[in-house]
Amino acid sequence: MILIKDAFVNGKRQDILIEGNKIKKIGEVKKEEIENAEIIDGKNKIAIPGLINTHTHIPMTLFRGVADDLPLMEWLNNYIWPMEAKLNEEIVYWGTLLGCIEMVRSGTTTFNDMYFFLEGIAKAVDESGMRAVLAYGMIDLFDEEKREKEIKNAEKYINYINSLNNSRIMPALGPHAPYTCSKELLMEVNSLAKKYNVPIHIHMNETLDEIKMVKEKTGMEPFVYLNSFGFFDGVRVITAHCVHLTDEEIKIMKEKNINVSHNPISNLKLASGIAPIPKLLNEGINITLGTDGCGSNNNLNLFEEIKVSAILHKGVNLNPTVVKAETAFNFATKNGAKALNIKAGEIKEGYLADIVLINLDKPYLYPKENIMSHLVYAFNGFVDDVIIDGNIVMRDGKILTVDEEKVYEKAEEMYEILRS
Ligand SMILES: C[C@H]1O[C@@H](n2cnc3c(N)ncnc32)[C@H](O)[C@@H]1O
Ligand SMILES: [Zn+2]
Repeated sequence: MILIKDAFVNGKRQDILIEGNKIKKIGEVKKEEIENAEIIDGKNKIAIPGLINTHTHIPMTLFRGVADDLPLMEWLNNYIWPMEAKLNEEIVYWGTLLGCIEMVRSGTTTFNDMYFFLEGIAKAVDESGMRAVLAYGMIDLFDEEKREKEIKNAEKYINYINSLNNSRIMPALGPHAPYTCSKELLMEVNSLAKKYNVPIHIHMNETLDEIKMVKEKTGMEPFVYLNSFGFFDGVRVITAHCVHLTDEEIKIMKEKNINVSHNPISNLKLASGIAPIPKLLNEGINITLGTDGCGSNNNLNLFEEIKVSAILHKGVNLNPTVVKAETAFNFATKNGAKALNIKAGEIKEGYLADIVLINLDKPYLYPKENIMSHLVYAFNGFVDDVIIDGNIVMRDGKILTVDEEKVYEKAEEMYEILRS
């Protein structure tokens, strides 16, 4: 049991009582209601829901700074994919631990990942105490033999993750993108998603190049093409990027209840473009936030995505009223929880106890009045305490679940292997 006393939460000072992995009570908690509880003095702290990063390739922390200032296809083909050929479970394990440290320190408690060697990722997630949805990144490059292998791997990983019986670690299907996956693979993914009742996580409409490729091959834009064979039917889908969309595609996204993972910083850094977020918001489409991998961001600080998503669209639309502070904050909390179908993203009784505490004694959080505004437009993302699934993962800036020094040392070692 954990009692957070007198924190600033949901607009006022109140207690938060945590029992097991859930929020038991918000309000005034009496002495008789608690038994051998760990008490956290929340007097000078803000309590917010843990942030939810809906698009990452978490082991790519080890690719940070490796290939900057390049367009996506050159970046992928000439740098990233050749380096990824050297990956193994151990490298992925340490890269994931580095990512978990970075996410916990910047207030992220859940992430939605698409990568490889998921045993290594899952082991690191379990040890770190984080919550994650993990998908094996499927790429068949339209080759039948590769397709069979990818489908076998995807099913293997769904069963592997389910066998862990860890409520913090959930499986998903991750067909990389319409320009790297055949129609047969995508159709198989839709049926596997229904068979295993797992979500689909896919890159969509990130660059004009890929849309041109898909259009040349199929005569249709990506969302129209996938919809033509029922890819979105009867499944929950999280589509990363969604930068270049026609009205017809937006109509499909609305009809099929697509969840968008908006990755503004990655889209800017790779010069992919700027997603039409205000337009998607007007259609009632669920917008969430992702960082993408550290090779194209280059960090995992979701507070930066919150701020950029709130100001970028004001600038490009010459309209300061679009994407208000609370809207942007909901991208990274409530909306992310909805997309991943987890009872989190808000501090409410009965919800998962994924809570972040931020000490107010920081110059950029004064005057202490306009907290929501500060969290979106002023805060730099360094949080103080993190509770995930009712466990204290970081306390007063000290991570309790991982040996940080060891991770930094191993990260350097793994990086040398990747670069050799
Ligand atoms: C899961 C696969 O996705 C690749 N990957 C990483 N970042 C991006 C991006 N912005 N767009 C497309 N693919 C990406 C990884 O490098 C891996 O090969
Ligand atoms: Zn990505």
